[in-house]
Amino acid sequence: MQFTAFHDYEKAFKDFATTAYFLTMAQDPATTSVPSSSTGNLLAAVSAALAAVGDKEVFAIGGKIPVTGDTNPIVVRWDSPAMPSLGRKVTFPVPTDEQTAFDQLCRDCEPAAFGIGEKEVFDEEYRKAGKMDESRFCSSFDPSADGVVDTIAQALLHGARQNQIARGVKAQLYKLNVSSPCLPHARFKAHVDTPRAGNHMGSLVVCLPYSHRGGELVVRHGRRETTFDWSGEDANAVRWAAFFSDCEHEVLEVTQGHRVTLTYNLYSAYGPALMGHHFSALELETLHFFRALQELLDAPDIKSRGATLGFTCTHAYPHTSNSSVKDLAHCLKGLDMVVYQSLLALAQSARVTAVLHDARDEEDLPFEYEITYPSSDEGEDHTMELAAEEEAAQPEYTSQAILNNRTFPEPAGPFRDHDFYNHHILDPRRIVNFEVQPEDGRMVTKNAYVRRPVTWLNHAPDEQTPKELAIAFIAYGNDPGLGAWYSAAAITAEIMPRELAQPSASS
Ligand SMILES: O=C(O)CCC(=O)C(=O)O
Ligand SMILES: [Fe+2]
Repeated sequence: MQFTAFHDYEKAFKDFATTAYFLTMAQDPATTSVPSSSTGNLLAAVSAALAAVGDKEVFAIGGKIPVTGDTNPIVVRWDSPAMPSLGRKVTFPVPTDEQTAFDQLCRDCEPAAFGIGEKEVFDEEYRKAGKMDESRFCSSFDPSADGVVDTIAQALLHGARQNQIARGVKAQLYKLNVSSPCLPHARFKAHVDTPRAGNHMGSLVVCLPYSHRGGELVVRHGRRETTFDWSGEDANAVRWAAFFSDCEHEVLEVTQGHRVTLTYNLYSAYGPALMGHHFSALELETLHFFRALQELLDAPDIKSRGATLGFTCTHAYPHTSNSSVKDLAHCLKGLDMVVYQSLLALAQSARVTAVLHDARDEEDLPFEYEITYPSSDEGEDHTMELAAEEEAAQPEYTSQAILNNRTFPEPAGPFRDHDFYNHHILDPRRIVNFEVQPEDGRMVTKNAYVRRPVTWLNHAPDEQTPKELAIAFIAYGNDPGLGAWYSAAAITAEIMPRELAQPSASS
């Protein structure tokens, strides 16, 4: 492509996003064709079904786990009033010689009650089923072992937008229900489960293998409805369903056989991918590098001069947008997470941020770096100037452009470099954010990336470090060109010079 004038270049740059979109579409002929009206209706139905309702993208999910009587039967043990001093036991799938024990289990269930306000009420119209409280029985079924709890966390909890801190799920056994036409209590009318605690997020129903007809579990959210029909299933599978606690649900009449379910209360909990501030279970002192890091931070030189410590992340993370960098600390993995935790503990400050991979162009960049340490109360900045020669005399330093305040620049168009003498490269120091001063509404420009000397705990971002495109720019002059800066995710911690150091909040 030839560019005859600068504005051609700029236009091509602006069209880039749209072009990329069409290129993607063109790879798949199905997506480029114009839908016929009936396909259009079908597409509208899919789009409507995929749209989030309220704060939920998914409200109920379910699955099937194979079980066999030979290899992994489920054992239920319970206290029977008929034999107070002896525990009883039955296995699922129920073998012929345990049928009597199963019948006893059904007889030992109490009529199910439901809550009105603070009271438990027995109303046959509302709930017709037998139940046994968790204090009277236990079961060998473990929802965590078969991936059910992880699936609930990943597909159900992550599909709710209100809860950004909890990413894990805890399932607590609640009761056993038996529904059968031969029991006086055979159905659960539509209801919403009583919330058990502030973090009670939903219910898990596990249907044990026992043949039955009817007994569909219908779960509703808004005007949506999902039916879990476990009737007539072969006896070699456990079926399960999980749904949010604000979902209305009912169990339709069981017309044949016995429908036996275990119900669990689901609680949201801290979990993987959102644990940045919840590592209390970890004893940092046991980490193999902790002592060495502690000694470094205690070194007189670091204490007196202060330092920006850097650790180039060893895993790849999405880190080039404001939305992704915000919660990045919670998503760290492996060494990255434990280094972050150690810096939080030892330096009382650590953040995950973006660092431009610009060290290779060092000689092109202006030589003088400002290190700005915000003072904690007056809001006034203390600035230290470090000349390039002085920095060069510090072998552990590499100067690096670090994302300032975790706010990415949002250019309305491409950045243009107007520096006539240095047109082939955009100086990262000229990449700015525009901010409105809250006091007087004045518009001020703030450097998006601050260039400062970094003491790298491992190494500065290098060729092996995963990177993302951070900034694209047009450099023009005799020979216009597109340039780009790439960035890497890094953990940084600020150690204040001794005279400025005071306890500060971690970030
Ligand atoms: O057993 C079931 O399928 C659901 C039972 C239920 O909704 C309840 O116990 O609250
Ligand atoms: Fe329920």
